[in-house]
Amino acid sequence: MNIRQLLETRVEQAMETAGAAKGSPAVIKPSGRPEFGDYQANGIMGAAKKLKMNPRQLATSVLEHLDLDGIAATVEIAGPGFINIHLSDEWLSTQAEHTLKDKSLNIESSTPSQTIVIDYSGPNLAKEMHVGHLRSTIIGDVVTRTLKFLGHNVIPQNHVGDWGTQFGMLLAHMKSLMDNMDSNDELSMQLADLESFYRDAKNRFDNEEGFADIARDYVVKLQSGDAECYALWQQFVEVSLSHCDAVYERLGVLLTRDDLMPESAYNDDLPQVVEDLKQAGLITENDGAQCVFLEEFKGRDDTLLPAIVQKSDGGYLYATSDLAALRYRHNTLHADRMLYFVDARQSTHLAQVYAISKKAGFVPESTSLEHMAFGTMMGQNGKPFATRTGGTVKLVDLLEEAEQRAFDLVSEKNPDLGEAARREIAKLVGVGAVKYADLSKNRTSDYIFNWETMLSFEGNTAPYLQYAHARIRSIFAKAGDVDTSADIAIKAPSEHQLALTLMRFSEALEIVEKDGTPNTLCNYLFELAGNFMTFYEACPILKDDVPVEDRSSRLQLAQLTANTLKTGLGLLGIEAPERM
Ligand SMILES: NC(=[NH2+])NCCC[C@H](N)C(=O)O
Repeated sequence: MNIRQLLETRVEQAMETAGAAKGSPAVIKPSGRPEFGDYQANGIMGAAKKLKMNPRQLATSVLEHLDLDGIAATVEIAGPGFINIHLSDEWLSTQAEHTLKDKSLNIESSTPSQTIVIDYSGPNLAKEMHVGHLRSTIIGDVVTRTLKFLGHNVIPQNHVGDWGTQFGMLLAHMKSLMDNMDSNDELSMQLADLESFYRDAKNRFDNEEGFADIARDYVVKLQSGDAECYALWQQFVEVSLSHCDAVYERLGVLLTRDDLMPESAYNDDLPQVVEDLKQAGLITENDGAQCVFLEEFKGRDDTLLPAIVQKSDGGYLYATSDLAALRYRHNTLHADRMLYFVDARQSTHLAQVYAISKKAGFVPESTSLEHMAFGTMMGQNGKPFATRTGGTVKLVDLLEEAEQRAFDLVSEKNPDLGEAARREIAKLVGVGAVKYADLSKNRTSDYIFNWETMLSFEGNTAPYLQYAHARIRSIFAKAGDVDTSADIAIKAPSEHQLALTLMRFSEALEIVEKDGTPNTLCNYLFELAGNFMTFYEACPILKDDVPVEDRSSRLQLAQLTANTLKTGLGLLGIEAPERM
């Protein structure tokens, strides 16, 4: 049980004994200011209202029954009926000691352990991976790592777009190039830059006489399983996937080929999906297309918004594969929760497929379907992030630049380190900075990409946290022999605050688990690093005049801080170098 949960249990017991309705929530929150204690219970007012009782009177009665012996130093009533709880130094010391010794960081596995499908990354293979997929990939990665860490059975699903009409155009272009080539190398060269390959194909599609017909013919052939066409498609997809692999590797995310569950995988199931929707009475034909109209989806003019599942030419759509995927994730993967890390602009699409899948009984009511939406990454000009000419920024180039900038920075800070070591550190700092800049923002809002702030050693950035960690490690490098079984004895307010924050790691993870918000973890780590800096200033460790017990105790707190920072950064998919 973390501290919040422990206080919640105790306060709720007391509330019940004091006469509050069973199940009245204690609403335990960390206090905003130290003078209000470490935590406050805000639930008394609500419970009193239900009882038609004076809240301060109820609070007084709750205090009489509240058993926090040995846990809290003082507990008091404040304002209209808040209860402020000041934890005792001794108790915090013991908690911190346990946490260090059992290496748990005070984290317990969540109960019950759930099966959680996480749909993230999902690039379209027809094109180069772009920044929108960066967001999905890294945010999804953090939530995957965190849920695994908390003991859930996590099943990543990389729903890549490898199917659809664009492939007709690409394959037609590819085939005609191959027919005019002497070797396969030339083709590989063309495919090395998927962005321009796509542009060339599109150009021919729009302008070249007869090309569009060939392209359409390829779509039909592909969908009917024509062997030659299929082989061509496979070759294209393989090249595109290897580009993704390179990006994943560079980003240091967990995704592998095993997590691929592309749109094409659902192809054979699509006719059945439409058939089952018909059986469920959900299909309406509209202009020859098979559509589902649901009451809750209305357009601007109040007309119902269709979800099209089959076009008039018989082709299936994005929504159809998503419905098939939902069913698969329930029937075969047995998901309790399905989390979709997908651009906010697809929220209507997802809301529609969620609603349809429940109405059609593809997924039971009890399965939680959650769109973890994210906003757009913007350039300095306030428009969606792009190259100067308005093109897509290749992720590989972006990461390359990050590394170079980090290298300059590390060299400036640490000129004595050998070049190889600086390169190594720059890699971790560069990619860490790009990831952290994104992860630390509230995922639902748009944000502006800015090299200077993300690579700064001050403020809520990856380099700051990595540096804080390296700095603690350097204390240990200088400290010599350390008594790893020493007692922790909290005395100073800054020690109290640091220990308290250390014990609150699991509270931050609890929120990531529920809401899929990596920024909660970022903010927590930032606060922790800040608390450490304050502590280190007020409570020196290595100075000569520090008594031995104080030195040992403080080293233990430093150790716990380093462990927590490293683990936290690890959950963010960011490495913490030993020195910087
Ligand atoms: N199940 C899903 N629809 N996942 C999201 C896939 C993202 C899609 N390929 C895109 O680039 O927009």
